[in-house]
Amino acid sequence: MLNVSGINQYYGGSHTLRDVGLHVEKGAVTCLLGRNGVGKSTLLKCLMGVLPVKSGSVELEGKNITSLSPHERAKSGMAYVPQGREIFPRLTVEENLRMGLAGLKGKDSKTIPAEIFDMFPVLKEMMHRRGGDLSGGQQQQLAIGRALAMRPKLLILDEPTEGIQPSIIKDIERVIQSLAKRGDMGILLVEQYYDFAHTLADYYVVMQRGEVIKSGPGSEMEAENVQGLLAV
Ligand SMILES: Nc1ncnc2c1ncn2[C@@H]1O[C@H](COP(=O)(O)OP(=O)(O)OP(=O)(O)O)[C@@H](O)[C@H]1O
Repeated sequence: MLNVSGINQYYGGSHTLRDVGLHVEKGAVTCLLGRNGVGKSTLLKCLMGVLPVKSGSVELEGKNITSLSPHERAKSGMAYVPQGREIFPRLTVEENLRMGLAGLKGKDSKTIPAEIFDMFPVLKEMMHRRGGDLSGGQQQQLAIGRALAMRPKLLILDEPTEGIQPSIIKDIERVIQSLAKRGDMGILLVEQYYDFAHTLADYYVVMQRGEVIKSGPGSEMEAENVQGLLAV
């Protein structure tokens, strides 16, 4: 459902992404792995249109969206949970979730989907607390909840386990699994934590120095020694 091909991106004179391509299927998790600084977050920003690309194309469900603004991409069904979460600390949990409804129309724009509270019950308990008062793990759940409020076709997550306690990592793992199983959404997950990626990946993609060097089904990650490619 997402087809990315030939992406080249530069920060000034530095060639950060080199002919990067990947696919994300509906009802599946694609995990993008790689050491620090190989260009994973940069690629996600290019996919969302936050950063311009020099060349290459991004297609969502057969439609070329390479020239769309971030806002238009979000409206087309792409939701992005950035690294570091970026929730609104001074707004309440409810207000943060309502931000996810902003681009929707009609009834959908008024109601936070109940399933978000089924997935993350803590958000219901903390509905009227300020986002900034939540723990890091709760903020991550809020950021994912806000992205899901958009009822996306494609969910893009940048290192959702970073700096988060193990019990919440398990909750997030279960949620991602159940979203993939539902079958109506594609999930692109950038992750450094190998075990989490290995558990979730239907497909994996490994980047090194701005290039894709390996990809395949998640079931082959072990045989292909993907973990070894990530070790510093
Ligand atoms: N705004 C920027 N201006 C210039 N260079 C940048 C900028 N952002 C990132 N870079 C550089 O681009 C390269 C890729 O960074 P990027 O953040 O995409 O890597 P990453 O794989 O996501 O790593 P991490 O896991 O640390 O976020 C790095 O060398 C980084 O220093």
